[in-house]
Amino acid sequence: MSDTPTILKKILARKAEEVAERQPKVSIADLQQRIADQKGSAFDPRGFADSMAKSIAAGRSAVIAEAKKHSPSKGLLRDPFIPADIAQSYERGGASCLSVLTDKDYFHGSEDYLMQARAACGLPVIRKDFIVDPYQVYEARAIGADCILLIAAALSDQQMADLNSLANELGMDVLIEVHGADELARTLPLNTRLVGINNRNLHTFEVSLNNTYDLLASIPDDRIVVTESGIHSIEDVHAMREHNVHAFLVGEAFMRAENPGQKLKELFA
Ligand SMILES: O=P(O)(O)OC[C@@H](O)[C@@H](O)c1c[nH]c2ccccc12
Repeated sequence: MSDTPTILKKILARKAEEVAERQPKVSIADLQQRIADQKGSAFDPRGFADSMAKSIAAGRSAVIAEAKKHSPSKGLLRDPFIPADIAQSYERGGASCLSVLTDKDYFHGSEDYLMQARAACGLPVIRKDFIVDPYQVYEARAIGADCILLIAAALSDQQMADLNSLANELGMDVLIEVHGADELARTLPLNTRLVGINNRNLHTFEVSLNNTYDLLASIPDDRIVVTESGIHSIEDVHAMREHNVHAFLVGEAFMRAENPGQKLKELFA
């Protein structure tokens, strides 16, 4: 990576500070205790990858529907933003899973949003954040996340391997996100069931659906390829299906619609 201060680098610098600020208030031991206390309750993992696989096996698209109030590239996306209502709307609309942004500074998200959304429905939920430290993985499980996002562009091979193992130990699935061929090659040895191809470059914000088509051929058939970002129309969905891509992560198109679940039904009918 060069020294240009891209948006991703700014976010990651802030993330390291954030984790350092949190740990003295709530320690990893505290989080572990909370996770242990919650065993056998509604917080137990809901099976994120299983839910995706089940939809696809039934001949449907597996949609991860995202609750995102604001983004650094698009600004405010939804106001008022009511996570419980959004989650129920998505569930009625046929989503396989939810994604909830928990990053505060750049996406105006929160851990409470994730807890509210998950409590309001029966869908598995991914914690959408910039995870760089084991602390955040414990935190994800403590708030009820069923899956975490790991972004290859943000992590070394060793970090990815360690964070992936920790998530699995805690009963969570992992969505590994890649943008280019080199990142893909680094992540495939981890053997995660879900591989996300982000159509948005996190350094420049440029979006191209071709990114998914370009990387597709290098991914073994036993993985579920999730195309992420920039899906806005029925045509986009059809084009992906023609390329044999059946799993989607969609935020903005749903967030801008008055009824997000209805919009999901329209795009994926
Ligand atoms: O709103 P869109 O273009 O439908 O994109 C959703 C999702 O892919 C996007 O929010 C995302 C993909 N990877 C991320 C990493 C961090 C934050 C956000 C993201």
